[in-house]
This record gives sequence, structure tokens and C-alpha cells, in this order.
Amino acid sequence: MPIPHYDVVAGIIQHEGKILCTQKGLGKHVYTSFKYEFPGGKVEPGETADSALYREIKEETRLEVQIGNRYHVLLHDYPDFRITLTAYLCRAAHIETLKLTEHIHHQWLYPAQLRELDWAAADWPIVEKISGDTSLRP
Ligand SMILES: Nc1nc2c([nH]c(=O)n2[C@H]2C[C@H](O)[C@@H](COP(=O)(O)OP(=O)(O)OP(=O)(O)O)O2)c(=O)[nH]1
Repeated sequence: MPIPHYDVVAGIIQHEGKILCTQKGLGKHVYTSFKYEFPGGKVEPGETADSALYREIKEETRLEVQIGNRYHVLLHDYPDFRITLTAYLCRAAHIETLKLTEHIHHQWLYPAQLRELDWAAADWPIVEKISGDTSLRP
């Protein structure tokens, strides 16, 4: 049987120079359980990437973000499935409404601090790019 391939969108949500990092809880897969990721999720049939990202971020964080430019696209193979992960720069004007509905923890970190977290394997190229990206500094 071919392994499933999912189209996943993720938001690099910036607020006052920091980026929102969200930690997954225990899930179906040990290799993504308890890992940090950027809020987002699978693009459903009939959705655009933008509308899927806006919907997922609102569902998961209650934040209403402005979606900006596409930042990075990559293909990653997990043991049971593969994803095309597309990360977009996003901005949150207000973060008072932040409420996690699926993740167990969150941190707002400066770009250079992102490497300190235990990220999902697919996210590392994005984390490395952000860490060295002076244009993201406040
Ligand atoms: N939203 C998001 N998902 C990511 C990132 N990195 C990464 O590997 N993923 C994976 C985790 C999931 O397997 C998939 C996103 O699907 P989903 O958000 O619908 O998650 P899900 O509940 O089906 O996943 P799971 O917890 O059951 O494994 O992409 C990321 O930075 N953001």
C-alpha cells in the first residue's frame, strides 16, 4: 500500500519580534508526540492553503492572524506518511485571545531561541532558516 501524503500548512506567527511555538501532546505517532511545531494542519479538499492555515490557526489557538508570504516549503518522510510542509509568515496583532485547544504548551521565543526546543523532525530546516534570518529580528 502506498504511504499517505499530506499537504500541511504551518504558520510562523510573529508578535513583537517573538514567534509562537506550540507543543503537541501524545498522538498516534511516537515520533511527533510531544514535539514542538508551528500551528497549522492538513489542507482539506476544496480549501486553499491560506484558508486552511487561517482555519487551523484559529481552531488551535483562537488567534486571528494576518497571513503573509510563503517562507519555506519542504518534503519530509515520516515512517508512516510523508508531508509537504509549507510555512507562511503570519502576524498576530493581538494575542490576548490566545487559548490552546489541541496543544499542551506554548512558548513565544525570539528567532535565535527556537533551536532550544525539541521540534518535529520535519521542522528543523525551517527552524534553522529562522534562526539565521536577520530580517525576522525586531
Ligand atoms: N501543524 C503542523 N504540523 C506539522 C508540523 N510539522 C510536522 O511534522 N507536522 C505534522 C504533524 C501532523 O502529522 C501533520 C499535521 O496534521 P494535523 O495538524 O492534522 O495533525 P494530526 O492531528 O492529524 O496529527 P497527529 O497529532 O495525529 O499526528 O503534520 C508543523 O510545524 N505544524
